[in-house]
Amino acid sequence: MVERQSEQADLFATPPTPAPLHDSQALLALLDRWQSNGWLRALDRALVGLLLEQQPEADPRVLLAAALVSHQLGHGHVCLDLTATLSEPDFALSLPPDGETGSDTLLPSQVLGGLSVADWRSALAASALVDSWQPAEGNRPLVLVGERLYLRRYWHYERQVVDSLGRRLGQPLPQTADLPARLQQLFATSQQRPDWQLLACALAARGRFSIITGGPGTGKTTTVVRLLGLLQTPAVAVGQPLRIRLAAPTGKAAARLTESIGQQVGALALDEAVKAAIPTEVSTLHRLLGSLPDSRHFRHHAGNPLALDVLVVDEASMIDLEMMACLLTALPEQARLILLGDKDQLASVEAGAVLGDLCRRADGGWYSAETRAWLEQVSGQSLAEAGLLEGQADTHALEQQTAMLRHSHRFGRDSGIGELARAVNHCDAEQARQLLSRGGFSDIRSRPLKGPGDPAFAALVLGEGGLPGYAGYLEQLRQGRPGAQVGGGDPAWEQWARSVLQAFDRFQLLCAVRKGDWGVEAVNQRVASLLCRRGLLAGEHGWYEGRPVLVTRNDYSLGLMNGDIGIALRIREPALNPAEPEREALRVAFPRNDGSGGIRFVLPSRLPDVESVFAMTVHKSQGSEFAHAALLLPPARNPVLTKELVYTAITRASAQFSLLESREGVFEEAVRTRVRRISGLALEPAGQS
Ligand SMILES: Nc1ncnc2c1ncn2[C@@H]1O[C@H](COP(=O)(O)OP(=O)(O)OP(=O)(O)O)[C@@H](O)[C@H]1O
Repeated sequence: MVERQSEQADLFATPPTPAPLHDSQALLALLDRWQSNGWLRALDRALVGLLLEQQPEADPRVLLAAALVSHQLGHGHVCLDLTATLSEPDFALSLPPDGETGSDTLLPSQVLGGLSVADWRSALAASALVDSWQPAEGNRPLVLVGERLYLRRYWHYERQVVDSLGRRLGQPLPQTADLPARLQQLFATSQQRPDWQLLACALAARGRFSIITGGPGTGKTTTVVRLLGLLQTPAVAVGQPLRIRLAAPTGKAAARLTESIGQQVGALALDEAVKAAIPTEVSTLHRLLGSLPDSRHFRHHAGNPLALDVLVVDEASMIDLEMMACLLTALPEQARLILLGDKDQLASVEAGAVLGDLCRRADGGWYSAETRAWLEQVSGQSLAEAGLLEGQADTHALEQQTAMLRHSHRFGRDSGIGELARAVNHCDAEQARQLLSRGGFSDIRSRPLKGPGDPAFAALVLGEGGLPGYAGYLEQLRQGRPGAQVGGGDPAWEQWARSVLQAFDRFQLLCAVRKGDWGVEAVNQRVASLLCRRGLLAGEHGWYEGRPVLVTRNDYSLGLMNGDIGIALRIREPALNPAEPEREALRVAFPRNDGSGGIRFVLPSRLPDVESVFAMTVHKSQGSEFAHAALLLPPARNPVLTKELVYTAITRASAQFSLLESREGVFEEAVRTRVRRISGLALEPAGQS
């Protein structure tokens, strides 16, 4: 009986608080284990070491929070949200990562289980490592704002963005009386009512900052080209053309925009002199700002601002917080900044979801009565039936300069891709499933996969039933190869390489995660083995002809950008001296990405930062488009499986989309989950943000 009582007493006793929250050494041991498991980065662990050196008596709860802020940055979150972390620790921290099932290591939920938000907050506020009061005046490494903990650098970036955009929004530009007439001229053939492209131009013309957001094919490029015509016409007339620059976050996105902007400028109904003053070349943001080797600083900054009057940045959903802060710092106060992008796409891999945060309320419009009246007056169109919500100029300052394009000119109601993208964007999993399973559209389909060896996977990868697959580019590689009589240096080699790269662009497998059976790493290997077994590739390890690779780090000496795709090809090269015969060598062919259509051939040994790209993550695919995109969803629940991820994958497809499901229900779960990027970016009246 006595024994039973003591057993019961034990059952009801408060469990002891896990040691890592009491003892720094125990915490360090735990962090070391997490690091060796691959749960934390060396960087996250090193930060704790540095803080302990600075403050040997530091509270372990503060040190753990610091490691987690750093860990969250690696997952795209600008800060650590204490409440979100404590309410579902393992999920909020994505630990164990990528669907691993755990190990004998303590899980975050076990470590944080007994901690309350109030206690954690108090420990942080009391720490000499944390500024929680007037952080702008302090210099401690961590900053606590409400329940959000930041590394100081990221808190500073966020303030820079909020302050800079706030200043720009506070300086509307005077408008000329002929604006309505000039808008009418540019949109003479307009059919839509209201025409959001026209309204977007009007809003952007009146401010130093504006956002034009819209889904695929809603006419963002078309709109911005007309806007540039609108701005440049009076400037050219007085002999002072505006200095306009166009940029995009990646080389691939820049190349796509260079191509489409070139076509659209030619079609503008404006004077040749105005058209000639609209640039068509798009550079990457890194190039625009002037990257410095081995540094996160740029040549252009507040002390050496960019020499321009108008800057347009496309694919703005891919801009991370640090880049946005650097861009705004380098932008002259008088210059106009126009961001273009699809707010519903995934954010950049780096920390911050700037466009998504800035467009949080774009669907509702939220124009003030003055903005609305002004828009109706300059456009001659009524907004009464547009279903907009009414905002206030001061509480919705950003919304007064934001336009959302609402009509897709590429994907109409008869397009399965368009309908599926819309359903997914609305988190409507049932509708999305119906669209996929009803078979009413020939451009979308889903395939259940029983396991890694499922023949349905192999069939899709090769290219079943007339759908583009990887067999296509390999066939082009074999059949288009210049004959034995074609000498090294002959343009035929470049033409062939271009055609192989174009054929490769017709299909892409997209993965949600990197690890596991359905992650990028395993799928890349599986596809290489499959193509090798079928005799389509001569190898599957190391360098072999036909290997497609993705550049994973900018290399300025080679002119290659993170995200560029090349293919290893055996080409004939001119002999180094005339006495020697020409030789064949394996080179990696990359498009020049400057609109010229040129190819550069690079020695494989000069490419340390590349990986095979039979599969790529959805994140990496942003800014690219493929005739056929296939999304592979892994079975395990994972915070990266969100509707934004699925939407981004679907909208990479220009003609065909396939969904590959490794578990029933995983698609629905993803579509019902919204991305959570933790940040404090909000342009609210002073004092609220
Ligand atoms: N007002 C319009 N009327 C008719 N066609 C249009 C209109 N606006 C755009 N288009 C056409 O729709 C297509 C997509 O336009 P555009 O490339 O400008 O869209 P986008 O939003 O930039 O697309 P992306 O998804 O590639 O970013 C183009 O073929 C373009 O010519």
